[in-house]
Amino acid sequence: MAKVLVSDSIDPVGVEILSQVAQVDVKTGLSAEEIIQIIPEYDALMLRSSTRVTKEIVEAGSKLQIIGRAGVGVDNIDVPAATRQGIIVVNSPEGNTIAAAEHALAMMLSLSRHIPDANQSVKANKWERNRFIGTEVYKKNLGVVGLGKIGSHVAAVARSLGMKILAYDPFISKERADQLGCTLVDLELLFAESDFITLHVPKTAETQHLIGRETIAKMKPTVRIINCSRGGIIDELALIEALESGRIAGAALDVFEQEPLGESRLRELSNVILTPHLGASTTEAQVNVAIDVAEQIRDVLLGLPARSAVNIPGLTPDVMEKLRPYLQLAETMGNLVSQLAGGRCDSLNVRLQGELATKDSQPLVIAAIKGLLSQALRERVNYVNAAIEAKERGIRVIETRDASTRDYSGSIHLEANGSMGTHSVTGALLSTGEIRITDLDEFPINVPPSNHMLFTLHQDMPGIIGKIGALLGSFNVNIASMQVGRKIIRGDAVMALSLDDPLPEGLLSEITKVPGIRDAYTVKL
Ligand SMILES: NC(=O)C1=CN([C@@H]2O[C@H](COP(=O)(O)OP(=O)(O)OC[C@H]3O[C@@H](n4cnc5c(N)ncnc54)[C@H](O)[C@@H]3O)[C@@H](O)[C@H]2O)C=CC1
Ligand SMILES: O=C(O)C(=O)COP(=O)(O)O
Repeated sequence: MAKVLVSDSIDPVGVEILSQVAQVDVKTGLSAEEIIQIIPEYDALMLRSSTRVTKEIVEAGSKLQIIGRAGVGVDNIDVPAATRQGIIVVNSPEGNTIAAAEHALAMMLSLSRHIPDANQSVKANKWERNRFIGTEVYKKNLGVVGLGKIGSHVAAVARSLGMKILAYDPFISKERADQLGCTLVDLELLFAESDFITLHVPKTAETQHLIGRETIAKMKPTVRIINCSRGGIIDELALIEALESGRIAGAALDVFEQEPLGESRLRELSNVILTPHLGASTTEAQVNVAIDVAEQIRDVLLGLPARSAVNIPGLTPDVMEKLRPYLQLAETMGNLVSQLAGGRCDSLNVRLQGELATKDSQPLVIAAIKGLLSQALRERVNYVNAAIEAKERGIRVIETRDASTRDYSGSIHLEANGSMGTHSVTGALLSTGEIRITDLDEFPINVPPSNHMLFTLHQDMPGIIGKIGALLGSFNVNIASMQVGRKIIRGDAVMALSLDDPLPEGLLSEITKVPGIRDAYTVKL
């Protein structure tokens, strides 16, 4: 039975789902060393933001198939290391959107009305009505940095509070911003005009210290900053200085450069509200993310695709349904062309034809690469690491799409250049779903792939087919099917034979000695 390690606390519903297919061990609070010790036993790892999945943990996880983040941000996982090792990383892109957005809004209103301090004051038997004069958010400018799922929901609610929304997100169109009732602006303007600024971007090299000394200098002295996205997007030291000097009015932070927050001057500041990374901590969100991620882990352990993988192309069920039969075709063609071209391929041209000439068909390119590398890497190559393995081996992959078709609604043409020269194959599917090799080195043929195959390039002349048949017969090799393809009479031709038995040692060189045979290849599919 498969084993799953759950290393952060998740809703029990997640454990229930995982238990359908695996032994589940919930062990929270482990150190990196402890995880490295036990991870080799596990097929899957499920976590939230407390576990840091380092390269060392990934590399120790020799059986790991999937790492599931029960939440959005995967910045605590070394995704490139997982990808290199062929481990799928999944998250729950929407399960905690509302929770995080509501937390940011709660932070904004708490800041503007001094709720936490006022609460403390009353509990300390005081009645300080004059100390806690607030500001209204009505008609104020809210700067939303990152207009994705959480940012959009924050914007929608804030608009209903009567706020004007200035949004910055270089990946969002003006049309989308208009739809959301937001004014898309550049960062300079957002910093200069906002009364409140709320951050909803992922942590990347570009967003690291997006708010720092220089950017704070551009803000209004009355600005209040809310960060419920990731620690490190704000330079904490610069923020502390600005708060201490009164350069800005306040800040509300749910996330920190170091978590848990260690010793920090932030704790001493009165114009700051701090929460311990609670954005996703609602009952509803925790149920959502636990179900979402546990189901994906369960599916992957059962050999099914994951719906929210961050390191393989995302596919809607509709697209997946259409592509599924073609994935095997692409992989078989990749495997075939790699054996014809020989080892050390330096380029692979993938042409997706007919109904496959759409942008959704990217997984077929990955499948073709997986097939190409399968001879060299065997089960080490999968859909996750195929592209990166090809890149690291210096294989240039060129994709083209051609919507025109000849005989089949969709076909895949591959051309590879390797140590045995440049070779090409085309494959298509019959209406029954069976694979046909329809083209070999530009010669038309029509053969099903089989375990043992023999291909020849020869001169089209009387008697040559009989000679090959006789030679195979003399070595007791049974021919299952045979096809000849040629472009012109008595010109060059190819022969494709499906064999019931592997070619015995030495037979291939005998075949190449037959007069008229220019080249011969054996292939195992
Ligand atoms: N505090 C908490 O407990 C939680 C925090 N989060 C964090 O909130 C953040 C946002 O999450 P979602 O809205 O779900 O993600 P999302 O992917 O839907 O939205 C992120 C947006 O940021 C934009 N973006 C990327 N780089 C940018 C840049 N350099 N400048 C401006 N915009 C940029 C993207 O175009 C996208 O629209 C993530 O960092 C996530 O980890 C999410 C859930 C809970
Ligand atoms: O989903 C996210 O990105 C979060 O930050 C939530 O973190 P958590 O799962 O509550 O540790």
